[in-house]
Amino acid sequence: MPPAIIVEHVSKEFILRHNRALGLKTRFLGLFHKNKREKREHFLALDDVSFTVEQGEALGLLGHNGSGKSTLLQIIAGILQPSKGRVIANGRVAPLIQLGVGFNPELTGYENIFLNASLYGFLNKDVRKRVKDIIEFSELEHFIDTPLKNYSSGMQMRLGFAVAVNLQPDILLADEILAVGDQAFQDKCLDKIAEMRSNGMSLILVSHSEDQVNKFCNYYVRLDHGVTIDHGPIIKLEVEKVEFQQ
Ligand SMILES: Nc1ncnc2c1ncn2[C@@H]1O[C@H](COP(=O)(O)OP(=O)(O)OP(=O)(O)O)[C@@H](O)[C@H]1O
Repeated sequence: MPPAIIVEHVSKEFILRHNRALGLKTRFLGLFHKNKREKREHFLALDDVSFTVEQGEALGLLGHNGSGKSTLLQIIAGILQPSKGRVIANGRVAPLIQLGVGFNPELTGYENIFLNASLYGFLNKDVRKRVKDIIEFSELEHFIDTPLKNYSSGMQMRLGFAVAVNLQPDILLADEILAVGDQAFQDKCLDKIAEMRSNGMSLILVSHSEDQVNKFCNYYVRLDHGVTIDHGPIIKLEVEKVEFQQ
């Protein structure tokens, strides 16, 4: 079986624009000399990152703020293009990346289910078969005909998660997914991810919680300033039950 995801020598360069605060006089002159104070800097957010996720495996992406985790996940999801290198995905990828990505705020929750699923490559007839399960999982029955712009961030997260997991993806990309939402829904999501993992789904999980990565993942990659500084298997320690004698 081919690997689920191959990340080959991926680099990503952004152009940072620095705009200095302008004084009144300069601001006035600036009307005639636009962008005179803008400085551009090339910034390497990812530098030659490579790894493979085998079918049914789960990889945890770790690293400090700004180390490049979300950028890498967006490249794997096809939302961003790498500046160098390439990503190969074998199977249907469901990205749970940022709130609102893949949704239209003007459309209702119901309409957004179809929009979002079409981005994952599902046909409307396939989605119709699953739409009841999606709505039920999201627990948003009463709001499903309301425009998404009136949803709270937690409600949007529920809908995004419900679509992604009920379409049975081969590979789930999850970026700090559980940062929003109440405890009961978070637990339901974690149970669902565990169930999907036991059914062979591959996973790339970005998390600041080492516990979460230890629980769900077999391997980890740690990034620092866009470079892989550490990687390896996650050894699950079986904690023996200790009986205390009174
Ligand atoms: N569109 C962009 N334009 C310019 N710089 C960007 C862009 N997106 C990300 N960056 C920069 O790339 C670096 C990596 O950002 P990224 O969001 O991937 O980090 P992260 O590891 O996911 O951080 P966090 O843990 O805070 O979510 C940061 O320095 C960020 O400022």
